[in-house]
Amino acid sequence: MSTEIKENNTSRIDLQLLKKKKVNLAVFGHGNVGGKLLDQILESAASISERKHIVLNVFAVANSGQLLFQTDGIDENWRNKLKAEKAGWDISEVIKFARQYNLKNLIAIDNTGSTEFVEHYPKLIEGGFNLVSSNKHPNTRDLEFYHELRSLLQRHEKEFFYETNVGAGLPLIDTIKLLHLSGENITRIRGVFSGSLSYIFNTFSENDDSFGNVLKKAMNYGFTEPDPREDLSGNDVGRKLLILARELDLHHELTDVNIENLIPKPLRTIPKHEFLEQLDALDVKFHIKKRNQKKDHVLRYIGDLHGDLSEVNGGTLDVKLVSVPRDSTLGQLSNSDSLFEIYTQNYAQHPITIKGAGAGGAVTARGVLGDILRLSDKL
Ligand SMILES: NC(=O)C1=CN([C@@H]2O[C@H](COP(=O)(O)OP(=O)(O)OC[C@H]3O[C@@H](n4cnc5c(N)ncnc54)[C@H](OP(=O)(O)O)[C@@H]3O)[C@@H](O)[C@H]2O)C=CC1
Ligand SMILES: N[C@@H](CC=O)C(=O)O
Repeated sequence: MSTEIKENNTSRIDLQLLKKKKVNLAVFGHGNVGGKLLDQILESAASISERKHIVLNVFAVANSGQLLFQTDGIDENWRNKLKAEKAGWDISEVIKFARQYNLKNLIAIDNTGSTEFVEHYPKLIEGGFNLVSSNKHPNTRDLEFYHELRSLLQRHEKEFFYETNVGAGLPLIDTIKLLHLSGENITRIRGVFSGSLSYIFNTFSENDDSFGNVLKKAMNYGFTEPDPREDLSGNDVGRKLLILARELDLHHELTDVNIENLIPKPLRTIPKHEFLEQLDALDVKFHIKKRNQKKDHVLRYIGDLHGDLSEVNGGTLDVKLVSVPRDSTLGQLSNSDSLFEIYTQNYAQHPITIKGAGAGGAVTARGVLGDILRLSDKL
């Protein structure tokens, strides 16, 4: 993957390589999303280089304990090489390495679900990095941090892309940004924002499997957050709703979101493994909810941003479980599909609708790769 200028035995320089742009990537987190992203980069590198004249060079990969540097880019054996690295690393090592090897066109990619990792963002920006993130935490901390991050990016002329924060690989944030930028008044955004909860309620509503079993399947498919209670508590949907609200320049905090938490209180703070041993409590609760619905109704967990969205402090943010007719738009959802209805002044009766897989490692990784390439075009 190197763009080094190699001379052949007649001392001719490869001009094709000279024409290409080398983009240097540091990838943080290689779990479900990050691991698939690295696979996709390795698989697509040659065709991206050919089609777009961009050479993606992953010079660093890290998890919470180890860090691997490969000046000329990782190869298929990166997992074993990373495992062999010493325990413990610091973000300043990555910045120093990039400086030492004079690496340009830097992008740090956050595929962690970590609140702590967000603390590194200012240092990375100051160290010359642009940012791409599937992690929703940087955009859902307090408003002061949100605005400071954006002014820091502006001061250092750096970019921050996070399309996968809402709707995984679906082109949602971009669409909202474009509508808002063009002056089209968005009056409401409503839908099923969570791929995992979509799968869970679509499946649970249609068959006799217990709620706990369906939840375990959603985890195995890689739809849930690392701790599925982040989904079941409504926090993940709450974050997505807040991210969209902030895209519309609304000044809300996570505490402003009215969230219906689906987890019984005693299961909310116990260790994850204990929670997973006590899913019977959820089985009973949701069996009763399913049975108590009107005929031909199904359960759906929705997000709804509505009210007066023209004032910075306006709008109501609701996250809740509802029972809807099976033949309605929401009732017809299947698999892990998310659905977003965007109502605007010109799409008042028939909203713009974006629908498709709302969770999963591969679709999310593809969205992250899309962000990397769009950002690369700007470098
Ligand atoms: N799954 C999905 O469908 C979607 C997920 N996302 C987001 O993608 C992100 C990743 O999710 P997913 O891949 O499922 O999570 P995983 O738990 O599978 O992977 C998380 C990775 O991040 C690493 N990590 C955690 N903390 C740190 C840290 N402080 N520094 C460096 N690395 C760290 C972990 O390393 P270690 O194992 O050492 O802890 C692991 O490699 C989350 O923010 C999630 O919300 C967004 C859209 C869709
Ligand atoms: N856990 C999330 C994954 C994507 O953000 C979801 O289920 O939607």
